[in-house]
Amino acid sequence: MSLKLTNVTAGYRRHPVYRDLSLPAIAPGSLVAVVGPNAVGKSTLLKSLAGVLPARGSIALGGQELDCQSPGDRVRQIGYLPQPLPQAIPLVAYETVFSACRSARSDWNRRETERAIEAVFDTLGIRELALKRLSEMSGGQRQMVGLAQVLVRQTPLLLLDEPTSALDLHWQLNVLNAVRAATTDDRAIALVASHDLNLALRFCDQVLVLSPGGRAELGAPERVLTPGLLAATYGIEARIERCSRGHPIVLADNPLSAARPSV
Ligand SMILES: Nc1ncnc2c1ncn2[C@@H]1O[C@H](COP(=O)(O)OP(=O)(O)OP(=O)(O)O)[C@@H](O)[C@H]1O
Repeated sequence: MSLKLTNVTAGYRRHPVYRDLSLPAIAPGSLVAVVGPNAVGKSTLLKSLAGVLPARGSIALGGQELDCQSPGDRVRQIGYLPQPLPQAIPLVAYETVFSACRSARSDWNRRETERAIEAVFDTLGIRELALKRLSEMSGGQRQMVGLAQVLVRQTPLLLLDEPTSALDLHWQLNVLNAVRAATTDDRAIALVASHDLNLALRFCDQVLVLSPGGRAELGAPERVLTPGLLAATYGIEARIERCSRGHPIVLADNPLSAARPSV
């Protein structure tokens, strides 16, 4: 199912964050990094696609307008991980993942649900957390459980708002591999908001750069993430170089004080 945004406007009362945003269709199987400076609207975009914030315009998944779908259909189509970590409640991880799965996938029987839960705990490498209470977990552990709650539903669209913000490098790689597997094996589309431009260059098929003033550019990371764009969007002097393995990396050298974006 491809994702197509046409003339989408969203924001908050008296404060539209972006207006008439149109993007080329995003193909199934795409992992897309959503990047841009603080307060530019990354979370707002993901919230409006998830349907937790009203939006005007057309958001179509597989040719179907999302706002014409019932809440039940929508929850089967979209897995949304908000930026705040899951609350430290006294339920164990397995229970929270089970109830996230049952609420969205009432079409699965108990055996299918249990199989999906086991698979997601294995893929994320968090089996040992299954019987631990969220109230007794670290922030990073709760972030992994939040991801399990989203990935277990196997939705065709994943909207992940800074899903690795609380994680060390080992768990960041686990998460990115799990999201990559969802896009490659299940042909899902994943939009991942992040401040890590090197993650975008290394792992993503496309990058969506949101810039102050409501501009947006979508394309292959190496084409879009240029020193000129980084200067204009982030107000930094930066280089794109190659590491010893040939992968491109962003090196930020200096803030450009004259071009500093407001937060
Ligand atoms: N609930 C809200 N009510 C009113 N304005 C809001 C609300 N949430 C965010 N905003 C404003 O909307 C704009 C975009 O915020 P958003 O959280 O989408 O940015 P972001 O790009 O995700 O930022 P960050 O990288 O800092 O997380 C900001 O100007 C912010 O102040």
